[in-house]
Amino acid sequence: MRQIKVGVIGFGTVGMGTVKALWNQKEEIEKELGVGVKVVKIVDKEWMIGRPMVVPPDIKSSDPSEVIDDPEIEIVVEAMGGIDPAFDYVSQALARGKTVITPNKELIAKKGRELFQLSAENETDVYFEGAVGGGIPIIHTLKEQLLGDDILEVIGIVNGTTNYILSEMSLRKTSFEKALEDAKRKGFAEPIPTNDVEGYDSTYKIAILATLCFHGRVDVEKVYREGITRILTDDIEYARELGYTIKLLAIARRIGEDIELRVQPVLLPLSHPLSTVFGVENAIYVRSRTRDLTFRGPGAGGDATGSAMVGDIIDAIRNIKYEARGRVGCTCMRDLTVLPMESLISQNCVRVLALDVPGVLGKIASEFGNSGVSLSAVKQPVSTPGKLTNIYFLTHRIQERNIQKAIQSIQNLDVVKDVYAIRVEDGES
Ligand SMILES: NC(=O)c1ccc[n+]([C@@H]2O[C@H](COP(=O)([O-])OP(=O)(O)OC[C@H]3O[C@@H](n4cnc5c(N)ncnc54)[C@H](O)[C@@H]3O)[C@@H](O)[C@H]2O)c1
Ligand SMILES: N[C@@H](CCO)C(=O)O
Ligand code: NA
Repeated sequence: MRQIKVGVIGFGTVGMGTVKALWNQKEEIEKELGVGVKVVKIVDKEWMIGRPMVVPPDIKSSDPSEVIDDPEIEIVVEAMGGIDPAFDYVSQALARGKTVITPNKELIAKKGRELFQLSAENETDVYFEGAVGGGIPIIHTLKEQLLGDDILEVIGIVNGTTNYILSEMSLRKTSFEKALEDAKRKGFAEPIPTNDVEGYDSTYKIAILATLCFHGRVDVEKVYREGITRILTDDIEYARELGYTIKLLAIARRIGEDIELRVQPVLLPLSHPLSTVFGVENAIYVRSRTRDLTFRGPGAGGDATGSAMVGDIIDAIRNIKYEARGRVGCTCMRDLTVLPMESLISQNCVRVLALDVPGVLGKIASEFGNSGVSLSAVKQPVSTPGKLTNIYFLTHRIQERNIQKAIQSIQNLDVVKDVYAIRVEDGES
């Protein structure tokens, strides 16, 4: 039986999950494909750190060239994360005609163009099912099954760490810091967790989804981004009173030939299907001219992502076996223009931290009015005369540029310490 050799670079949460899933499924895969599959080298730069997995010493290495330059290794798993040196390693592997499997959304979002060009030139493939929605088979679905569909929008909860944090804050009143610590311990968080909580990870994922859904490249720098670090448990409480929950959504919506593209915490109606996605679970909602689809499942973690990576390995083995490498190339044909945020229209929930003194509400309300923003509700959860207190204002639907103008002028009031706005997501722009 022919043996396909696999090399792994990066043996952390996902690297281990992938090798574990491959070893677990090895017999089944070999029986199914009629091809042997063997992990022959695992490279990591920090073997000193203990791992919950035993690896034969002869396949351990700290030298990536033992994978990249080994002509017998046909499939390279890159699971180290980041751009530098992952981009170089992946480029070198592709240049040598190897198939690359990676869960690295930053790499695909920022360097996809170069990598797909390189894989096309070398008639090989780059697979990245683990990069979006962890264990949810969304990439394969969009690239193959939905390729012919006319997709209008894709909305996702695509970061497990932030969804876990918001869920813990909402369901158990856990503090932000404690929930983040839990997410790190469980292996959901990125090597640099700022990438999760400040929304960067979601921008990479929505750039990838938009590229696949709208068949055009998206410049990841153009994705509007807000993280969840300013959300308070009180915000979630007030949102619930109004019939909403707070979720970090990644949204890509086609408007004419252009797209709306943003990552931000939003007030989402409790009746919306994504409002009941809790913890590390992710969900991706796709609306096309012919159908509405929701994909839901574990968005992070070694086991779920490892399984997705093994799905890619199986596809890669088939391509190699039937000499069909290069089969799943890039599906983007043009560059997409991203609309400026100022033109978007929505309701907003604005939290104002102000001194609780006579006339404060009037002063703030006038500034909303002066900026052309009309209000639909006001709430002051605790009243502590003379002290700083949070007051919530719910606006009617209005253009983003008016909201920004109102925020600016409210911020300038001497009784105001801080202003923060959360958009209401109602499915319209
Ligand atoms: N953790 C998840 O649930 C998850 C899910 C989907 C995708 N991802 C992506 O998977 C990738 C890896 O994430 P992770 O959570 O497994 O991270 P991790 O920190 O657990 O593992 C990364 C491993 O790579 C090693 N490494 C880093 N730089 C290296 C280098 N230059 N040479 C050799 N080894 C190196 C580290 O020592 C570490 O063992 C990232 O791109 C991440 O975005 C993670
Ligand atoms: N850190 C990421 C891993 C999965 O891509 C998350 O929390 O969703
Ligand atoms: Na996936």
